Amino acid sequence: MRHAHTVEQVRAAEAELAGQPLMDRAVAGLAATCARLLRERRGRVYGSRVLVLAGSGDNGGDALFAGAALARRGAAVSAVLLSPEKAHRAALAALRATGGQVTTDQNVGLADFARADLILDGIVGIGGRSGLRPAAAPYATAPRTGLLVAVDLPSGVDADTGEVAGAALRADLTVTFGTHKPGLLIDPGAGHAGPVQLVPIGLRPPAAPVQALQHADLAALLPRPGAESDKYRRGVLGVRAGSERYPGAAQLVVAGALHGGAGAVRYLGRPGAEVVRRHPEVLLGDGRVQAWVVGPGSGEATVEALDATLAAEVPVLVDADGLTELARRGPGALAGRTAPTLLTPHTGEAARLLGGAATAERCAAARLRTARELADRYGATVLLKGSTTVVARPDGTARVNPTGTSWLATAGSGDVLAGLAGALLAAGLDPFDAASAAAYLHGLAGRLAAAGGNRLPFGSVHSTVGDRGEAPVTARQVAAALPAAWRNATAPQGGSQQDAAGLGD
Ligand SMILES: NC(=O)C1=CN([C@@H]2O[C@H](COP(=O)(O)OP(=O)(O)OC[C@H]3O[C@@H](n4cnc5c(N)ncnc54)[C@H](OP(=O)(O)O)[C@@H]3O)[C@@H](O)[C@H]2O)[C@@H](O)CC1
Ligand SMILES: Nc1ncnc2c1ncn2[C@@H]1O[C@H](COP(=O)(O)OP(=O)(O)O)[C@@H](O)[C@H]1O
Ligand SMILES: [K+]
Repeated sequence: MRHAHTVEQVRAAEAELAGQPLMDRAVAGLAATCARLLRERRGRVYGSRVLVLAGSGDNGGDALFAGAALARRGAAVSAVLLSPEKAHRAALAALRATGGQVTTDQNVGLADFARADLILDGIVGIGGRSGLRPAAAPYATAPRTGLLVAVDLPSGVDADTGEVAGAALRADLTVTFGTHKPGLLIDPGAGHAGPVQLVPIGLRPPAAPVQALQHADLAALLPRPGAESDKYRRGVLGVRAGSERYPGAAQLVVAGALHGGAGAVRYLGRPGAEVVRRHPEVLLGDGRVQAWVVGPGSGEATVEALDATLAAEVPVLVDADGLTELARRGPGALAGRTAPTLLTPHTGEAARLLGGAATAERCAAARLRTARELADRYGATVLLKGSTTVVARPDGTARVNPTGTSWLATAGSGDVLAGLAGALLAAGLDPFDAASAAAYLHGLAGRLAAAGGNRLPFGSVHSTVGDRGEAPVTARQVAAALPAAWRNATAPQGGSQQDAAGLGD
């Protein structure tokens, strides 16, 4: 499991330990990574051009100390100070002692920025507030040819949420200290961070409010039939989705559920005959189920379907048309529920559920806040879909999904996710686990489908754009790739597969 902590938690954990040794460990890890990158890019550190962007605090101090370490190995290091009167004195002295050049002229800084082999972004770290200041803003868009390494986090990204007010630096790699920060894992911040490397410095923070599953966590969560299992014990999922107008949604929910491990799927809806023609495994008509999926493409049948499922004393996943109807009814509609409810909105549906001034764009810009607010208001677990999928519980704990590809932004792929998450609910997983496991598996299936027979490329799994070597996928292909994703995640050699998928730490 990856754990991400808030700035407040990091500060408290830091206060329990002495300061300088922490900074020394941080700087050693940062300098080692920069040296490795320079060797990979230029063959050696000696003679490389390195630029340090240094702000007013310890983040700038880390960057300047790392610059000094690289200068001692023969790199030509220069630093531009963004708050000259407040720059970290000891670190600045260390850089000067190695012969490093220091400037306060932003025009010189921008010229160095354009030609450096490696840039260290030490403008601001966890002390940052409300976006980049004017002196730093040009570096967010200035042209460069070298690699940019963010120190602790990309300047301009909110550490606790991933929100970006205005501009932020865009890194090729982020070296973060002690623990992950939520903002490194959630878009738009995650998109600015690139792959994240964690340097342990001995912090002992409390339980993490934000987590990200990894392969081993998924393998532990996914249900496996035992010797005594039968289809009922594995979980029967009831599906009220699809309509005469949208028969495809029913097919895709059912495909997600069947490939996602449901013991059986019971379908209640108009296009029943068509569903059975495509999926002969499906049962039709009333009967016992362990969970419901309601809403995808349910069109004119939505009101009746929502009434029936919300009255049931089993977990219910509400998606798509079901969410639009729920938004009309408001949070009170879930007040009488005796079993858990899982809501799976995209940002447009989230805005509808929140009402007021909420828009899809605002929800996308503040994913963690949106998922938490919805979970709190509706007293339900919420899976907010999109470039970073966030799952939140009413108590505010959250999981962010590290798998996926933007090729998943294709009609019907959300229906497949609903069926898959429903199957995991029916198997007995609690909604938080069912939702986060489903998002992970769905993202992995999307990547496997997009990669075709190719090995998944190494690198960030967090894709706001499809990786090179990936091709478009259809929702049906995503459903069909679920068993391969399941095998990939649970195979004994999961670790190496994980590396191949770029899912490691
Ligand atoms: N925690 C740990 O365990 C360890 C932490 N370590 C490192 O320390 C870093 C945190 O250092 P920090 O506390 O000095 O804060 P930091 O981010 O450098 O900001 C400083 C000042 O910047 C200013 N400022 C504010 N907003 C701004 C903006 N938008 N744009 C520009 N400037 C802005 C504001 O000062 P102001 O100008 O308002 O007076 C603020 O006080 C952390 O990220 C990590 O790198 C490691 O060394 C090892 C262990
Ligand atoms: N930019 C993106 N990057 C990664 N995944 C995405 C992106 N956009 C959408 N997705 C995923 O694709 C799926 C789309 O679901 P949804 O919006 O409900 O579409 P539909 O209703 O057509 O099925 C979700 O799982 C979502 O997380
Ligand atoms: K930074």
